[in-house]
Amino acid sequence: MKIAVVGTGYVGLVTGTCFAETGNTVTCIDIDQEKVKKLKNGKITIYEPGLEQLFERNIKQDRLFFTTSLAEGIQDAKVIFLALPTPPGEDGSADLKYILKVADDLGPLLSEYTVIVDKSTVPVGTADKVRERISKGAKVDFDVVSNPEFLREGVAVEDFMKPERVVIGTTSTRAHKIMETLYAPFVRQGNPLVFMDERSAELTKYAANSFLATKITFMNEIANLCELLGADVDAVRKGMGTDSRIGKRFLFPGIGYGGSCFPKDVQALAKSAKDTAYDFKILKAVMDVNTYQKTKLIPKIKEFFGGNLKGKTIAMWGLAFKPHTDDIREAPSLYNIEALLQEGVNIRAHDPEGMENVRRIVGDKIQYFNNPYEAAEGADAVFIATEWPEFRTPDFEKLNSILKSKVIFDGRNVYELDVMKEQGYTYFSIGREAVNVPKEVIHG
Ligand SMILES: NC(=O)c1ccc[n+]([C@@H]2O[C@H](COP(=O)([O-])OP(=O)(O)OC[C@H]3O[C@@H](n4cnc5c(N)ncnc54)[C@H](O)[C@@H]3O)[C@@H](O)[C@H]2O)c1
Ligand SMILES: O=c1ccn([C@@H]2O[C@H](COP(=O)(O)OP(=O)(O)O[C@H]3O[C@H](CO)[C@@H](O)[C@H](O)[C@H]3O)[C@@H](O)[C@H]2O)c(=O)[nH]1
Repeated sequence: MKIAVVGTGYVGLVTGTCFAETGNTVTCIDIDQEKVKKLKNGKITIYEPGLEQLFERNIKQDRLFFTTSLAEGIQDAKVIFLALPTPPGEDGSADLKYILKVADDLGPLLSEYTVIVDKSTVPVGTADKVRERISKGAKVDFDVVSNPEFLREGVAVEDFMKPERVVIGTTSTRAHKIMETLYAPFVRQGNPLVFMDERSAELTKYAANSFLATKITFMNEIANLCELLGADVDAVRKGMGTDSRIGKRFLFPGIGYGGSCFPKDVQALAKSAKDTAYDFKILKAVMDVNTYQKTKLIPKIKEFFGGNLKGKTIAMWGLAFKPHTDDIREAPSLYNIEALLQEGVNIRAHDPEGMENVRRIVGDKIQYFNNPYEAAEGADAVFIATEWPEFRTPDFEKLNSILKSKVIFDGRNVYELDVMKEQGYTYFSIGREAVNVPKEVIHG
């Protein structure tokens, strides 16, 4: 099938490449000329494990194309995906200006029946709005379908190729058939296509993200309570997670959820609720707790260093909002960098993929190093903001010899407490006993 994808960011590039991989001819469209130039030259624009190989293969086999021209890109396309940004507006609602602009442009360009698919995360009623905008300029039949995307960054290709489910919102039998054909290769792997109406599909996406953000936040509050009650959140997590009604996943406490989706989607759902005069109390609590959680280690760091951090040096291990991505949108690291800089701390940072993106925002207010040991050179403490696998088993001998003092503040519970005890580190983590804390700190 010939398809077009409008918006070639994280979702658009993965969507386009994976549909090409299943035999479709795909043209990805983006207004960012630099991005398209790079992609046309066979250079991938995001870091996503496994994507580059598929990207190169499908370009070579003439199934994957890139353009900045909407008119050229959608030519002969039976299905047009909209994978455009929906950033939060000032009031927290999803800003639909990118989607609606493309909808306006698309109408006059359609030359035969086409399915237009909202892949972006959009509020309930957006399919109706897109339909209305397109119909103003269209002279042919078309359908607007809601097909929210559930991929996670860092495992996006795997999630797309083997989705647990694909949600498709449409009341048109014609569009239903086309979407069924397009997703058939993915269904063959045993995963269901869940058909529903457009509004329910739109809400499903927000409900899923908000539920997962709530699950994480609930565990963050349990972790905070563990610290006060002398319990261990790892044990509690295992005890809870073995109940299949609860499940083991997304129970990991830390310095809050970040990324381009959870923060904005929880906010947008809360705003949608407010607009209907529904007081969605849980969501408000989730946002409040997450704000607190992101910098919850800062007071501990301050207390450890006797109340004054001016002139201290902290090695920050991890900047990306999660491992295996270069994405730093809403990364808890950024909030901690800001708080530490305000306290007069020198920050020496390392992240395997996220440094360039952070440099674009933070510039030379912090220093960047190519490996975790260089970052730790002469530091008073290590702060772990992202649980990259390479931080899990460091060469402690090497680390001991370069750190000024053996102190780790771990926002992602990377180490076993026993290992820290054995290695003689003062170790603060989330929801677990603080290890080897000098008496004068405990007693203030
Ligand atoms: N990132 C994720 O993991 C993820 C997962 C599921 C759903 N989503 C949702 O998918 C949507 C896209 O997210 P993303 O992370 O891919 O965003 P992104 O910012 O990475 O990519 C969006 C792209 O759209 C392009 N664009 C903007 N206006 C355009 C126009 N008029 N014509 C063509 N291209 C245009 C931008 O240049 C950019 O390259 C959002 O609604 C997001 O909530 C994201
Ligand atoms: O147990 C956990 C799991 C995750 N996180 C944090 O939660 C955030 C989001 O993680 P994750 O969900 O893995 O990454 P995303 O790529 O943001 O994916 C989410 O957001 C996407 C965009 O909407 C959806 O498509 C995905 O289904 C949804 O998982 C990150 O900061 C993680 O550190 C935790 O703190 N504890």
